[in-house]
This record gives sequence, C-alpha cells and structure tokens, in this order.
Amino acid sequence: MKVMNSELLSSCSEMVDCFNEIAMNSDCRVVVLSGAGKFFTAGIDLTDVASDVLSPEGDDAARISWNIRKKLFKFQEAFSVIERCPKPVVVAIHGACIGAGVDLISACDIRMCTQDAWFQVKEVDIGLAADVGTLQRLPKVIGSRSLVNELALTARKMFADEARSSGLVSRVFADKEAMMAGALEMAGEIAARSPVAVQGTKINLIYSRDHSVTEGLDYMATWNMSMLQTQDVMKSAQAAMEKKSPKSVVFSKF
Ligand SMILES: CC/C=C\C=C\CC(=O)SCCNC(=O)CCNC(=O)[C@H](O)C(C)(C)COP(=O)(O)OP(=O)(O)OC[C@H]1O[C@@H](n2cnc3c(N)ncnc32)[C@H](O)[C@@H]1OP(=O)(O)O
Repeated sequence: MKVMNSELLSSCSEMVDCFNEIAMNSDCRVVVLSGAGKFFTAGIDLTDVASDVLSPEGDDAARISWNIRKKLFKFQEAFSVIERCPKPVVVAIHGACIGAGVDLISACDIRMCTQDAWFQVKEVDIGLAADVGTLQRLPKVIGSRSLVNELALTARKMFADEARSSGLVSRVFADKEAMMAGALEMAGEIAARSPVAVQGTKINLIYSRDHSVTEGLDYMATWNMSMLQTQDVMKSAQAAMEKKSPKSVVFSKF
C-alpha cells in the first residue's frame, strides 16, 4: 500500500485499462473520482522516482533518451485517457492535491473540493518541469495565465477559496461527506440525461477548446448530422413539452 495516494504513476496501466473499459461500457454514464484517506493525493511516490524515472535503461544517450520519452508518454496516457473517455468525469478533492494530482484533476471535466483542500504544482520543488499534463491543461482551466505561471513557477499552495475564485473548482463543500453527496447528486443529474447528448457535449467541448470557433462549429455540425437522428431528442422534447423532468425519460444504452 502506497502512502498518501502517491501510487498515481505506478498504477498508470490500471488507470488506462479502467478508463478504456468505462469508455466502452454503455452501463456507465458518468464517473466520480475521489481519494481515500487523509489527502486526495501526495503526487508521485518520491521513493520511486530514483528507480522509476532516474534509472533509465539504454546503451547510449540516444537509447536512454528514447526510453525516458516512452516512459513519459506512458505516464501522460494515464491522465489523457480520462480526457478521451466520452463519459464525464467529476473529481472530488479533499486535503492535499499535489504534483501529479494536479495533472490528474486538470484532465477531469468537473472539479469540486472541500474547504480544507489545497493544490500545489510541486514539480519545480523536486527539480523538474511538470510533464504529465498540468502545463498543457491548467492554462485552459484557469483563465489567468499569470496565476498559472505563478503557481507552476513558485510551487505555492493554492487553497480552496482561491481555487474557486480562479475557476479551478466550481464548488467548495464544508467537508468530505458533504462533497461526496454533492458529487453523487451531480453525477445523478448527468446520468439522468440522454447519454447521446451528454457524451456529444463532452467530446465537442474538448474539441472546441483545442480548435478555432470555425473548426469547432464544423466538427459540431458533422457530429450532430448523425447524432440528431437519435430517438433521445424526440423523447426529451416530449418530456419538456409535458413539463416532465428529463429524469422521467428512459434512454436506450449508448
Ligand atoms: C516523470 C514524473 C511524472 C510525474 C511527476 C509528478 C511530480 C509530482 O507529483 S511532484 C509532488 C511529489 N510529492 C511531494 O513532493 C509531496 C511531499 N510530501 C508532502 O508535502 C507532505 O508529506 C504531505 C503530503 C503534505 C503530508 O504532510 P504531513 O501530513 O505533515 O505528513 P508527513 O509526515 O510529511 O508524511 C507522512 C509520511 O508520508 C510520506 N510521504 C508523503 N508524501 C510522500 C510522497 N509523495 N512520496 C513518498 N512518501 C511520501 C512522508 O515521507 C512520511 O513518511 P514517514 O515514513 O512517516 O516519515
């Protein structure tokens, strides 16, 4: 058992398998990710760094470098798989969320935390530039580039209120129990809606984040030229006209 949920990278194959399975499983419509114990995560296991990352195999610099690159791609994939998964991922963060934890939550769709939560882009403190997603995704999550730069360059802790005001999280709860209830309620709201609409929304939001408005609109039209043919539109519109909740509609698996 690793300390403080610091097994993030050593379990990256399990993360990839898990989210690939979720992506294919039509019984699953939404994911809630949380951490057990005192903290959400203390980042990578510092006792593993030497053996995992700093002892690469290879007969010369080219081969060593290539092997490090392959390893980094593998680590990156552990979090990119969350973003690629068409099912929305709600992450519930309590206590510390350090280093690789910030890489992880940046790849999730909805972030919420407890009042005692704090976030730290810790990598500069351990002598490296964050390399598994924070530097790429966090600037797209938080509007202020200056704030992202400050956090990443100084490794200062950001507490819950600032995380909320900066847009890193959208909700702050008094404690973990309240947060988990809030996360599950939100997941229930998402799961009750058309999975065709929900998954199309996630996929198009991420596409649009990384493309121009024109490209995003083009992709959207191409997406919906088939997805608008779903029976979910008629079922949902009928329920709306009858002033019924979308929760009253039974949608086929998707
Ligand atoms: C290729 C690389 C890819 C990805 C890279 C990601 C980079 C990162 O994730 S950088 C972040 C690395 N993590 C840290 O620097 C966290 C360091 N730990 C702390 O800041 C603190 O320990 C704490 C998590 C805030 C907890 O503080 P506290 O409640 O005061 O407890 P402690 O007494 O400090 O810790 C208890 C016990 O846990 C051990 N520990 C804590 N974190 C880690 C860790 N990340 N890896 C290994 N061990 C950890 C700590 O050493 C203590 O152990 P004892 O044996 O009880 O002394």
